[in-house]
Amino acid sequence: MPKIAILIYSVDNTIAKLAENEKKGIEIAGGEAEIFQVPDINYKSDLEQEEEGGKARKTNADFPYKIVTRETLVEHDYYLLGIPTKFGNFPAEWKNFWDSNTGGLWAKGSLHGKIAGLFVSGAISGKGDTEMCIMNAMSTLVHHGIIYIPLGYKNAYKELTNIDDVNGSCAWGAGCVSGVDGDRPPSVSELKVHQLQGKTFYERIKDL
Ligand SMILES: Cc1cc2nc3c(=O)[nH]c(=O)nc-3n(C[C@H](O)[C@H](O)[C@H](O)COP(=O)(O)O)c2cc1C
Repeated sequence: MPKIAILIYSVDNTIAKLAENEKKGIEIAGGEAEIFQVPDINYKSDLEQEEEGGKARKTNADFPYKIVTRETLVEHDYYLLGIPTKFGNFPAEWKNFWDSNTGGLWAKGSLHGKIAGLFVSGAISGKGDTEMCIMNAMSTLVHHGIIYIPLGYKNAYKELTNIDDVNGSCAWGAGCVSGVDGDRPPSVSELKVHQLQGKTFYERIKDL
């Protein structure tokens, strides 16, 4: 059975919730996946500095997932990357992980031909930030020769074309709008699209 690693970074829990639903979708389709988290970078956010005693920033220790290492990347052939958008790009923690762990893998072509899909979250909807985030993240995948599988419209057409409710998903990958304070929980429709992405991804790779 293909080994799928769901690689995430989450502070306010949105991406972690979405990852659990991607995993559920894979399992519904008969597959298996494990969630790993990208290591923290030890810094205080500007919000924490401004609001000492305010909302505590979550760290890796607040989540039950193993930390992703270069061995995780080598041992798995399939990845789903869950990325919280920062200024239309992936956060420093993601960049730090790839930059400090994968130069040697890049030089040897160790990840060439592996396959990945992406899912995202962002505070606001309809500004293109999360799509930009996926496109920017793809530069890293392309340099490693990792093949990208989009969500597309086929299996999530109903949810992606519904304009009665906010849904952060798009053809590039399932998504979620978490609100400017990060406290909007994923909607039923958004969670459904994450499950559909997990299912669609697994069905695409299972016979490769
Ligand atoms: C410094 C910073 C920059 C951000 N930039 C964006 C952005 O460009 N677009 C957006 O929609 N959300 C942006 N956000 C919001 C996060 O993407 C959003 O809160 C995300 O859902 C957090 O995921 P998490 O709950 O898993 O930590 C930003 C948040 C921070 C702290």
